[in-house]
Amino acid sequence: MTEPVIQVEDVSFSYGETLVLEHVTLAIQGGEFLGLVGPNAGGKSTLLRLVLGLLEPQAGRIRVLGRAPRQAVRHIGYVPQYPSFSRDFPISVEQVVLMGRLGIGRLLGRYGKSDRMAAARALEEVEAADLAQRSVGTLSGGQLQRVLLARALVSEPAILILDEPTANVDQRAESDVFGLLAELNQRLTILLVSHDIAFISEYVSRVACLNRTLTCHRTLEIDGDTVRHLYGEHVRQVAHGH
Ligand SMILES: Nc1ncnc2c1ncn2[C@@H]1O[C@H](COP(=O)(O)OP(=O)(O)OP(=O)(O)O)[C@@H](O)[C@H]1O
Repeated sequence: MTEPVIQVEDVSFSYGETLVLEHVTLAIQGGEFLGLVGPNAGGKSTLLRLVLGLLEPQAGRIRVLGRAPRQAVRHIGYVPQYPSFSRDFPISVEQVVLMGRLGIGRLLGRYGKSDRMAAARALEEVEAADLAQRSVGTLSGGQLQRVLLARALVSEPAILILDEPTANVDQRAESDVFGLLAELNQRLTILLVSHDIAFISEYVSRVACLNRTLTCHRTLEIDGDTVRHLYGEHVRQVAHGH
């Protein structure tokens, strides 16, 4: 078997006294679309921050594309849970997308023709080319999500990491974004955090359940017991056709 694209080996992490991840092991192969689910405060965002090299594990090891996470970060496109700029700030969609080129060594405001072409391609890919000159403050939740996806794609990454990408959008926009991700998965490895295990099971190839410790399930194995074990009895059960 080839080396995993993301390899988390026996990783433990605490914020001070609070143990958040305990002996977590996870290998994501090239071309996988992995859903990471779990209850609030289960450690999902923390695991993403470790994979992005923003935090260091106290125990265990993480490799991304065979390297330390910080050395691989330019090959990762990241869509955060909340945009890292104020929606009131008068900035155009094109400028937001161009910010994704900063990760590959560009200076803010010094973008060349190749950067602008990459931004146009990325917007085209998420079917948002017509929004390029709009102010981000005027976008709907679903449109903003596409623009953030374009910002993640503009550096031409090998891996796409998304933290609850559809938390603030309606169901139709959510399905559209997942349709796009399924297409992007033909060339990118995707790691996606979600609360909604039933919804994402329709799209992802494998689900990793994180509640301080981690358990993996093939999508076909997910049933009511899996969900109850992870979230307790008080969850809304959503039927899905597996
Ligand atoms: N910077 C921090 N300092 C101290 N504790 C933190 C910090 N960030 C997160 N935590 C704590 O670590 C635990 C895990 O948080 P994390 O954000 O990783 O969970 P999550 O699974 O992403 O949650 P959610 O689904 O609510 O976004 C929580 O108890 C949280 O309060």
